[in-house]
Amino acid sequence: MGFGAIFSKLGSIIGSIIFIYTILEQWFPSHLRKYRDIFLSLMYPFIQITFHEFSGAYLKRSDAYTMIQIYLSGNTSQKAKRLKAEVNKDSHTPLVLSMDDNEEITDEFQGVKLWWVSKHTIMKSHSFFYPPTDEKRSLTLTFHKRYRDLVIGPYMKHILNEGKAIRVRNRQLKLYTNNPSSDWNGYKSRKWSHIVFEHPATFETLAMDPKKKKEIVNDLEKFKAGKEYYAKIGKAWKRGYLLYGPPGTGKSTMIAAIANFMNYDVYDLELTAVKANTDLKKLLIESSSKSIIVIEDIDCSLDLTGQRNKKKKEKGEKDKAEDPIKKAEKEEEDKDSKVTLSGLLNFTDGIWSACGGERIIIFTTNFVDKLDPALIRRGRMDKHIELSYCGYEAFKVLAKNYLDIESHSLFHIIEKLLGETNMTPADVAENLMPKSNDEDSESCLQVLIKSLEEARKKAEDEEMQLKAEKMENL
Ligand SMILES: Nc1ncnc2c1ncn2[C@@H]1O[C@H](COP(=O)(O)OP(=O)(O)OP(=O)(O)O)[C@@H](O)[C@H]1O
Ligand SMILES: [Mg+2]
Repeated sequence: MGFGAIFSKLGSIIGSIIFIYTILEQWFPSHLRKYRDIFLSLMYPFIQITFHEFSGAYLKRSDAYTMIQIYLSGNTSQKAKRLKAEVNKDSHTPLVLSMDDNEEITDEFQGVKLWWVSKHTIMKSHSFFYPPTDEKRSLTLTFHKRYRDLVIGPYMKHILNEGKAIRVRNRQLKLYTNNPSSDWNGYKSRKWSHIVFEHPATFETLAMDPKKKKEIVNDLEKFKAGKEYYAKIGKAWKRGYLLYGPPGTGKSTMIAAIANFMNYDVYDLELTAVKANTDLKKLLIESSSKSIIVIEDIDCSLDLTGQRNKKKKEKGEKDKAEDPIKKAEKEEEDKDSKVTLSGLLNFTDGIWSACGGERIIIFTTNFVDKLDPALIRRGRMDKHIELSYCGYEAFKVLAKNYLDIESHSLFHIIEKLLGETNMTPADVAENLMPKSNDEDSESCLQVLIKSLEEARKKAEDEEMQLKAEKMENL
């Protein structure tokens, strides 16, 4: 039996003595009471602090417990004799070792010895709503009362800082998606599901004008280091980005690059799976800080464009009112989607949006003009970033990524052609990609030139046809 366990046994024996003593106390003369205290503190000069795994009204996993567990996992492999091994997909180190249940280790801080014991109890529950058995885990720290201030102050701070640092070191980004609101009922049901986020995009590989890229990187860096600044100006620590531009210009790629650059998790919010505005709030609360909340193709996700679609709907509703089957369909439709523009505005900007902090909200769209101005006004979407057709600077980044070349005699032809026609970075990239081992960089550049010439010709033909049609109409 280890020291910590002996102390905790001793603690419970002393506890029993106190209990009996308290009962008998009334028959003791009062002048003897102070001897009792001296006697007890001589018998058991140790303090114990217990950290439970779950705490709070909503049985939320305790942050302190998590941090201590991570800290101890870092120390245990050298110190503990009985270890527990888990395969952790979310960590860089696939095998995570931690102290086994009811195991004990000794830690040392500034020359002071401390004992940690991990406890695991299984309780039987009589509640109808909870599972019949309930597991409880806790970590108990034992130390001499002489070191009370050192342990409660510097030692605890040291553990929390170390725990955080180990977590950042081992962290793998996660990509979350929301489960349909209709699946949220039931014990242990989750609002978000996740996988490990492994997109390789970075700002180095992102093809866009270097000046614009630098501006975005600076903005993100400023945001990351802005905790005090945001507190000072009295603003929630969050930032909104609107990414807009034609398909294939790198909006989704930029989100991945931002996630990798900031080391933030990504919450890909599928609005069509959210039933009501209140569910949006619940999703927000269940997302962590240091994260990016993404709503892709916001113009398609919801009827946010107001009047035009409403009128169309009203006409349909009249038809449906007469037909009982259609009436039921309409009721189902109404039930399915109750997220409104104001709900979304509240989500991005309301009082709840500040919970957690250090959060980026990104909307993407192909049609920026279709969006309600209220949704994208500054303050909600602080930075509007246009991703457009491939320019020469963006092409050079792609040539470096795909062909590993920084200059070539064909570059000036490509520069001229890119100025004369619109081609998305996705198309340029596809042309540059070697399709067999025989293709070298020159042949890939030739393929791109041919494709650009064809695109230019097509655009010219279309323009001619348009002109001809106009002339005919005159
Ligand atoms: N600016 C870019 N830099 C690097 N690669 C790009 C860029 N734009 C597009 N690509 C390439 O093209 C593919 C499609 O790009 P992406 O999915 O980011 O486009 P998108 O703007 O999100 O399109 P959509 O509007 O259809 O969602 C990516 O896999 C990427 O390889
Ligand atoms: Mg996209």
